[in-house]
Amino acid sequence: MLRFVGKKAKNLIRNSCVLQRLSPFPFQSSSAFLSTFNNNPSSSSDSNSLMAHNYSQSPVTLDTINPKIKKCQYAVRGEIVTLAQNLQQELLQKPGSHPFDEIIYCNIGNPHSLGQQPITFFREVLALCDHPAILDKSETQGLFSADSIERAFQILDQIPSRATGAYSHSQGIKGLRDTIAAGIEVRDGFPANPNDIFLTDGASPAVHMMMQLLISSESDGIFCPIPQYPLYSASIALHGGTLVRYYLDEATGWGLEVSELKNQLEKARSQGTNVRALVVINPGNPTGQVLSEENQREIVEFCKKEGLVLLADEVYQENVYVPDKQFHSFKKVARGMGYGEKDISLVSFQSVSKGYYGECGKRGGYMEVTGFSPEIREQIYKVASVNLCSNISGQILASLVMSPPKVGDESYESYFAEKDGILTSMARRAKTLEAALNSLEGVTCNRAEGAMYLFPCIQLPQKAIKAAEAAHTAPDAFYCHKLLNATGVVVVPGSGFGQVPGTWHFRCTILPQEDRIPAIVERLTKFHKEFMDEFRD
Ligand SMILES: Cc1ncc(COP(=O)(O)O)c(C=O)c1O
Repeated sequence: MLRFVGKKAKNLIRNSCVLQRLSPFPFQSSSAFLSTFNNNPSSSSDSNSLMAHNYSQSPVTLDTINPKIKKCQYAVRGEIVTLAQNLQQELLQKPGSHPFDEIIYCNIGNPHSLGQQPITFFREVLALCDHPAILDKSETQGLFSADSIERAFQILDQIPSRATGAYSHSQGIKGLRDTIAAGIEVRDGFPANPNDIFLTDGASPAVHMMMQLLISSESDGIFCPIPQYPLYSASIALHGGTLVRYYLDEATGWGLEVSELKNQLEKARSQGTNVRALVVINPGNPTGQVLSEENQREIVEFCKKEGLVLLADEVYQENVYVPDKQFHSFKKVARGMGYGEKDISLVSFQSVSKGYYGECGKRGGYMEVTGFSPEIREQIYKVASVNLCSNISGQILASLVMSPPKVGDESYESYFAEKDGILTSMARRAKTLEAALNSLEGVTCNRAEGAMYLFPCIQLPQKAIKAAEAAHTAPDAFYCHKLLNATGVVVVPGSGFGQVPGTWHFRCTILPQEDRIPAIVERLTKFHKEFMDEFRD
């Protein structure tokens, strides 16, 4: 089981000149780490060094590329996932070569990859829009619901030439933005303007666009929660800004304290950082908390007082699992406080990748941009237009998730059953995994009130921390790699999201299908016991 302390791994550690010591920067990891932990002698480091040799005369080297790219880290798809993919390959080539027969990817919020089924209504409309020739065929009536056929006709009527293969307006098709604005209005009880909506290929490009707008140099800071979803740290690094941390309080269920915001803002300003925006992820990733409305009001007030743009990541708005919490959009909260368009600059990000739909591969989403002057909006539009437009299926899907079937529509009952089945199952999975994690020695796990993850804290024994140091890696990464090698379960070390120094975590999704959960719990429990038996102080 302890393959990574084998002779080859030790030599790799000794010989590698790119190995870093445990970095004080919480998002950094060792670039030689993968090879250290990899079981496959022919993969990774050997072939990498060969490639480095062959390309030594290349006009592009690590020393000549944009340093911002080298600085950027994205742990969710980091080295541990590459290692998992290598193990999967090995299992295919040599069944029985590992103590498990499959890799279970709990590293990323990608529901369909773990067997979640798409919502029928959404897929019917997408299929019909993409192949309108079948709309008038008699067989179509038997295969598709009446409301999906009607919706496809409506959508196609909004698309010039009815062509889903054509570029659209750079903000997205106007009729779809009208539908989304109407959906926001139903959700919030306050009007939304279709001209404020920018349809994007998922929330990620929208976040990049805002970072590009706000960051001119290293002296521009973006306030981010720690732990955070590493899209933010990565995007800030790519655009050359400064990540200004505020810590969520694990002891109060990952609470967001305004006193912490004030302290950190003061500190950043005293160091000459011009803090431009506050990122809030609600429900939280990786932490799973759902903010109370009162807390949201304090945050709005703070942003207004301090002149910060509020970047509200609301992609998990449909993923709330506890009866005592409810999702409220920041726009609804701000408007409820009497703050209008001119009072606060607010961007809300939404995505088709999350919720009960989980259509990550369709790359759809939007940002609702409010409280910016027409000149700034024009600049945002210009940036959007450089990419021409987002993909049309993603645009259609974004309109559908904000305007699903309604009571009385032919699809409503089956749509509701599918949605409810997915969300109630996610809630059960979250509870089962949370209970299992809390039963492990030295592990505490806050409840997942929302989103798709658990983020347990592991009290690692000193002996394990020392062993991690000897392997030149962060202790939580050491734990996660051992877990992967022993069980095939892929989770992400907390150091990829940031954490209070000296604490160790990992992120595990709640997304494997329900019949897989008992096996995961069993593997995890067995592994953890063996790990503690080996390293207990
Ligand atoms: C908090 C958060 N924001 C944004 C995204 C990006 O999602 P996408 O680009 O797929 O819409 C994710 C993906 O996991 C996320 O967790």
